[in-house]
Amino acid sequence: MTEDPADRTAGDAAAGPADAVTCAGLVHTFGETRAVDGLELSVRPGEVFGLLGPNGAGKTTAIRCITTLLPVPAGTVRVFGRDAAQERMAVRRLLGYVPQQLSADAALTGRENVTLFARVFDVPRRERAARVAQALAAVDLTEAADRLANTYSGGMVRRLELAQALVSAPRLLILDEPTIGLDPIARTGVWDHINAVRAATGMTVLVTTHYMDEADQYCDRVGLMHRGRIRALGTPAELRQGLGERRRAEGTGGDALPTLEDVFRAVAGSGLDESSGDFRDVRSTRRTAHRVG
Ligand SMILES: Nc1ncnc2c1ncn2[C@@H]1O[C@H](COP(=O)(O)OP(=O)(O)OP(=O)(O)O)[C@@H](O)[C@H]1O
Repeated sequence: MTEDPADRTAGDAAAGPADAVTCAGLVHTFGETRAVDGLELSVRPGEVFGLLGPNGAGKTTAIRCITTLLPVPAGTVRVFGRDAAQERMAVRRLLGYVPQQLSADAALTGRENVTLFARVFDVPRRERAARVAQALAAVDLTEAADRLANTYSGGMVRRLELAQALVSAPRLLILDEPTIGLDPIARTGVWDHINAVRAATGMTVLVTTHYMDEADQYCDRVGLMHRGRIRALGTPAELRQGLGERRRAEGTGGDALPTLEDVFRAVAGSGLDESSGDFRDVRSTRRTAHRVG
């Protein structure tokens, strides 16, 4: 990990149209704020890719460009080779998206919520009931399917949102902070269900998270994002070992293997504290508390 991260990500982004997601030179600004600033990103088919970073790094903005919910003012975004700016509907049909904000209706049952998504995503009418039941079963909500969502726990709401995203059988599942605000058992439950569906279908997963331990455990590769760009990329083990080797060479590290958070701090340097950011995400935790309340 001693090479310039920008070179490395640029090289990977050039990997080709077979990628599940390719962002090349993606820029998105809000007024003076360059939320995404020349993002180079390549997600390979079938992998779980974690986009990590502190508040304001640009993760949600990048994801919203990939899902076509925000325009792509500069650069290109492709999903399985389809251009997000030119072929929005084709891209939307390929993906399932679980946003940070609540996407389930508390006044409907679990089954009604998932059925609504099945209709929106044009699941054929005669397959709909079976596909809804299958999606609910995949996240272990069969028994609770006919209860109102406002009786669900936070973990169940998250699993319901997962079922909503899965009912269209997407090739790419995008999750924005899927486990924020959940207790450790509920977090594990959400990941177990994501992994089970992925193993059964081979779908690609792109996830943002503040939880470095989760990224370490569940992501095949991670991109550490800071100020609108990927600053380091690799498997969690590669990133940790790379920093460990650098520290040993410099004589600055002890024997302990660095954590992913250590890697991030090494990559982002002093700019991390100055820009807001820590990984303990107060704002997002509050947002989630509102979501399920
Ligand atoms: N709709 C908006 N209007 C103005 N500025 C915005 C808007 N959305 C995001 N920003 C700004 O763009 C930058 C990137 O925000 P973004 O939400 O993409 O970051 P993030 O990495 O997802 O952070 P968080 O973890 O807090 O969600 C921040 O400075 C944010 O304040």
